[in-house]
Amino acid sequence: MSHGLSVDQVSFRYGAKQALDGVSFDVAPGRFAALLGPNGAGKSTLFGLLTRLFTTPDGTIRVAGCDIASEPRRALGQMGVVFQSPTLDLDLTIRQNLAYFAALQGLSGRDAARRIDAALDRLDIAERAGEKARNLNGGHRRRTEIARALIHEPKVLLLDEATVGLDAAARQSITDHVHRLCAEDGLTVLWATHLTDEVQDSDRLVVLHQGRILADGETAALRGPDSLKDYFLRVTGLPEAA
Ligand SMILES: Nc1ncnc2c1ncn2[C@@H]1O[C@H](COP(=O)(O)OP(=O)(O)OP(=O)(O)O)[C@@H](O)[C@H]1O
Repeated sequence: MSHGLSVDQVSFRYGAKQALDGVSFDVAPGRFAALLGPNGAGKSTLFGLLTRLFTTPDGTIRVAGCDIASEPRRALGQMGVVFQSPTLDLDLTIRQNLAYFAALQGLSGRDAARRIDAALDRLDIAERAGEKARNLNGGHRRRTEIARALIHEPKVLLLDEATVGLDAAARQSITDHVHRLCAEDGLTVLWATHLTDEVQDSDRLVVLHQGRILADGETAALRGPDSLKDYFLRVTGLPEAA
C-alpha cells in the first residue's frame, strides 16, 4: 500500500451528530476509487480528516504509507487536493495561479516552471496559460485546479465533488482526464461524488451513507446486472428522487 490510501476505523462527531462511524477502506496504488454517497453522507467530513482541516482520535489514515496523525507533513506532501468550492484567484492568469501555489510548496525558478508546464500539458490547458482565470469556463477552471494540485507531484489525488456546477460535457471531460491520470501516471485517486454516472465499471467503488460504508468493491461486480443507479438506490434505501 506504499503509494495508496488507507482509512481504518475512522469515526468523527460534530457534538452529538455522528458524521462518520467506523469508516474503513483502502485504495490501492494507481487505482481510481469513487466515494459515492448522497448529500450528508459524510464525504466532506472525511475529506476534512484526510486533509487535516480537523482531526479525530478515532481511527488511522495513511497516505502513501505515511500516518497522517504522526507524520502529517510527509502525508500531506504526498497528497493533492481539489476542494468542492473553487479556489482560484480569478484576477491572476492560470500560470500565475500555479506559480503562486508552487511557491507555497517551496518551488521556484526552473524547477517550478518545469512542473507547471508539465501539469498544464497533462490537463490540456497549456495554450490558455496566459489567460486570466476569470475568462475561463467552469470546466477549464476545474482543470486548472487539478493541474495545480499535481504540481508538487503527489502520489494521491483527492477530489471532493469536483464537477459541481459543470454541464454534462465538461463533467465527462474532467472525469475522463482524471481517469487518464490514474491509468497513465499511476496516480491514486479518491473521487467523491453523489452522481452515479461519474463512476466507471472498472473503478473501485466505496458507498458511504449516513456515516457508514455500505459497500466496497469493484463497481462492475457490485452492481451485477443492475444499473449503478438502481444498485445505489437499493443499497442505500433512498427513494428514486435522491
Ligand atoms: N459543522 C457541522 N455541525 C454539525 N453537523 C454537521 C456539520 N457539518 C456537517 N454536519 C453533518 O454531518 C453529516 C455529514 O456531513 P458532510 O458535509 O460530511 O456530508 P457530505 O456527504 O459531504 O454532504 P454534502 O455533499 O451535502 O456536502 C451531515 O448529517 C451533516 O448535516
